Amino acid sequence: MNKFDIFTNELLKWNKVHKFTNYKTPEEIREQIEDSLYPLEKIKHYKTALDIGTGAGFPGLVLAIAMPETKWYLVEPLKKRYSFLNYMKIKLNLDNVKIVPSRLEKADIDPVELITTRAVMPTSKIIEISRPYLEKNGKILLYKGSNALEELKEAKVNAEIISKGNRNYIFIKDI
Ligand SMILES: C[S@@+](CC[C@H](N)C(=O)[O-])C[C@H]1O[C@@H](n2cnc3c(N)ncnc32)[C@H](O)[C@@H]1O
Repeated sequence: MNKFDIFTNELLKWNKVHKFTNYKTPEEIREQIEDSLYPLEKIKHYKTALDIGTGAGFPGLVLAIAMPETKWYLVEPLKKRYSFLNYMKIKLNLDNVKIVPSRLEKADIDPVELITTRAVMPTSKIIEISRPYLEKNGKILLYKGSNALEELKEAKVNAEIISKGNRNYIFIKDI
């Protein structure tokens, strides 16, 4: 069984008991894994990365599995969720992963080259709280829905956008 299949099985099992995500079938989880991995080619060269609000593993844990050479910080304040992430780190031998059990604003992490996040907060807020944690030429990758353009305008930043259906993958630099 590959690591993504093990992750899927464990998430289904844990969620039956702890109910911390809406994804309840293998198909739904597979869709989230595919969504998480879609921008992989554009980011796989980064050596340090941080995911804000990883929840049940998307996109941070999935990307960390796919990028074993990259040091990943998965920042998640909710106990049920960070306990699951810690369990998966051990179960899958993810030596490149550190689970940070707090809100990003309170986290003690040195600046990284890449920050990712999906479904956590509006773009302008993400940019504001990311600043202290991003290296000078670092990038932010946002997984956004159809409101992406409006949010970018409000945040007044330039970005490269890759669209797939309703999903917009947004790459921001120079924040
Ligand atoms: C709607 S869930 C999304 C989870 C996952 N990223 C996904 O797309 O399935 C939002 C997550 O962000 C976390 N969160 C909210 N505010 C946060 C903050 N300031 N720093 C880090 N995580 C935060 C919550 O605990 C929650 O698990």
